[in-house]
Amino acid sequence: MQAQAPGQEQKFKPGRVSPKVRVLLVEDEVIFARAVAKRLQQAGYDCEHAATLEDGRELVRQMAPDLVLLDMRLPDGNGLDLLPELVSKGIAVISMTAYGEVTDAVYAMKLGATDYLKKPVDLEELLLAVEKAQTATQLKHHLDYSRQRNMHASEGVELLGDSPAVSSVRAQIERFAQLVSLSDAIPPTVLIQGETGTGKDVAARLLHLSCANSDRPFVHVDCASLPAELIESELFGHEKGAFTSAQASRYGLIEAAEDGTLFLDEIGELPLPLQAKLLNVLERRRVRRLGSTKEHPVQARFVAATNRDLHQMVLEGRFRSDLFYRLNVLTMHMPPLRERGDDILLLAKHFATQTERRYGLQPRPFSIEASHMIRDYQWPGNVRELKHQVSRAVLLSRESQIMSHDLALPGSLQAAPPMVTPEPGVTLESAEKVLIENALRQSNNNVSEAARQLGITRMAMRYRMERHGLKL
Ligand SMILES: Nc1ncnc2c1ncn2[C@@H]1O[C@H](COP(=O)(O)OP(=O)(O)OP(=O)(O)O)[C@@H](O)[C@H]1O
Repeated sequence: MQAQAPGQEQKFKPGRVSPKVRVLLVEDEVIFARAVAKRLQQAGYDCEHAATLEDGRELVRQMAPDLVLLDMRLPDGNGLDLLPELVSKGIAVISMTAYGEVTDAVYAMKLGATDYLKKPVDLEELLLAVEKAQTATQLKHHLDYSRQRNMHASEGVELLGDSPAVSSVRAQIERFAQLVSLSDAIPPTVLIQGETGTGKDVAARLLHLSCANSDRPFVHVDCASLPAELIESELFGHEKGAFTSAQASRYGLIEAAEDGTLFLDEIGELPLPLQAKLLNVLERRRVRRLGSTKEHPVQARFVAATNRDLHQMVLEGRFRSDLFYRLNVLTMHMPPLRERGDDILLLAKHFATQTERRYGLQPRPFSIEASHMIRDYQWPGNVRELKHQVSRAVLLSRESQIMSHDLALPGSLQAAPPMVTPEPGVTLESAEKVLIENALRQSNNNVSEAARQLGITRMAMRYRMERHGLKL
C-alpha cells in the first residue's frame, strides 16, 4: 500500500499507532478509584491513578494522558486548579463532583472540561462518558491538525507587549525570518529558549508567518507530550509492517511540513537515539521512514524550542553536543514575564477582556491592590500562568472590581498571617476553628475561597462557621 499524500488528514490521526488510550484518574477515594481503574482496564484503557493534585500533575508529565477523570475535592486542593493546565495541553477532562457541588461542575465546564459526572458515579455511565470524550478529542485533534495546515497557523497569534525586551524579540523574529527565507541557502535552524509559558510557541508561529512560504504547513511537534516510543514513527513516518501495529505506510511529520516549518517544541526531551537521527536529517536534509530503504528530500525549515538549559544538558551527557551546536545557530531568548515591566498589566487587561468577551461578562477593572499584586508577583509560570489566573479571577469574581483575593496568587497567601499550629492537648474542635479562621484570613474573608482552600463546600463552611460562632 502506498503512503498517503501529505494533504490527507488521516495520516495525523492520533491513536493509529497506539490503540491504547491513556486515562488518568485523579481521585482520593481509594476504593472507588480501584473500581474505576479495574473497569477501564477491562474495557482496554491504560489507566493510572493519583490520589492528590500534586501526584496528578506529576503523572500528567510522565504518562501524557489522553483523558483525565478529575475529582474536584482533593486533599491538597481543588481539581479546578489543575483543569486549565490540562485543557491547555489538549487533554480531555471529565470532572467528577459530589452531590450539591453543582457550581464546581459549572466552573469546570466554563474552564474547558469536556463533560462532568455527578457522584455517586455509575461505572457503566462513566465508561460511556469516557468513550464519548475520547471520540470528541480524536475529532478535535484531527481538526487541529487540519486547521494547522489550512489556516497556516495564523489565527490568534499575538505577541503583545511594548517593553524593550519584547520589542527586541519582535525585531529578532523579523531578522531571522529573512535569514531562513534566503532562497538558495539551506535554512539555518532557529532555537527559541525561555522559561515555560514565556511565548516560545507564539514566537515560532510568528516567525513562520514572517517567512517566505508562510502559506505552507506549520507542524508543531511536542517532544514532551508524545510518548518516547511514538516520537520516532511520528517524526520519520513508517512503512507498512515496520513494526507490529504499522498496518499502513505513513508519512512522518518532517515530510508533512513540506516546505513550511517543523516546530520541535521541548526539544530537550527528545531521547538521545532520536537526537542522533534528527542531527542526520538536519545535516543531510534527507529522511528515511522506519522500515524503508528509500530516502526522501527534506525541504522544511526547523525551529526548536526549549525551557531547559541545553548547554548544561550537554555537560551532563543528556543532550548531544553536535546537535546542540547545530541547533544553536540563530538563537532567540524569550524574556521572563517579570522582566517585562508594564507589559504585565497590559497582558492582564488583555486576558481579562478576552475572558469577559468569551463568557459575555460585564467588563470590570482590577482594583488598585490587585494591579499592584499583578505587577509585583514573580510569575514563575510566566504569560501562561498570568492568563490562567486572570481568566479564573474574572470567572470567579463577584464584585464590581477584580480584587487581589480573586487572583489567589501564592504570594498573597504568603503575605497572610502564618498558620497557627495547635498546642499539644488542643481538641479537634478547636483545631478546626483555628483552621477555619486561618483560611478566612488568607482569603480576605471570602467564604467560597476559604471553603475551597479547606476542600469543603460553601454550605459546609457556613455551617461550621456558625457552629464555632465565627462571624464576618
Ligand atoms: N506576548 C504575548 N502576548 C499574548 N499572549 C501571549 C504572549 N506570550 C504568550 N502568550 C500566551 O501565553 C500562553 C503560553 O504561551 P506559549 O505556549 O507560547 O509559551 P511557551 O513558552 O511555548 O510554553 P512552554 O515552554 O510551556 O511550551 C499561550 O496561551 C499564548 O497564547
